[in-house]
Amino acid sequence: MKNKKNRDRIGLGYAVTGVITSLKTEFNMRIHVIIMFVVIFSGFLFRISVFEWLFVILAIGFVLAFELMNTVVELLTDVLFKEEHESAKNIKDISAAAVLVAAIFAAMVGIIIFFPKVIEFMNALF
Ligand SMILES: Nc1ncnc2c1ncn2[C@@H]1O[C@H](COP(=O)(O)OP(=O)(O)OP(=O)(O)O)[C@@H](O)[C@H]1O
Repeated sequence: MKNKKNRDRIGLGYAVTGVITSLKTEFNMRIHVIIMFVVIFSGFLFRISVFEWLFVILAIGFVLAFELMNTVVELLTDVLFKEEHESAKNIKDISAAAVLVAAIFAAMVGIIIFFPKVIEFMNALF
């Protein structure tokens, strides 16, 4: 369903629009982005290594990408199932579970990297 006007825009523009739409409509996406900024700030504050940055970036990327896909699944489910339906429930619940798995992985990465540094910082302080 492309027209002349649409062809003038590059794919990246649509992707950015998708991110903005998801930020506007999804509360969880806004939370993930806030956490992302806090983690990136902490990464600079605690001067984490390049190796640690790789894990942090991977974890952030996984969570944001899964959240975006979860939003797509929710939108499609709402279009496909106008009424209450067992399948709609399962689709949404399993899609949300995928985000949860990514978030748990990210939390574990965060704890493994930052927890010892926070303890060290506290010990130096008191
Ligand atoms: N059509 C449906 N039929 C049966 N259960 C549904 C249906 N739509 C949603 N649900 C259930 O309600 C839960 C919440 O759905 P709801 O649409 O309110 O939020 P969501 O779109 O899944 O998530 P978000 O909070 O990100 O908007 C789903 O996880 C699912 O268990």
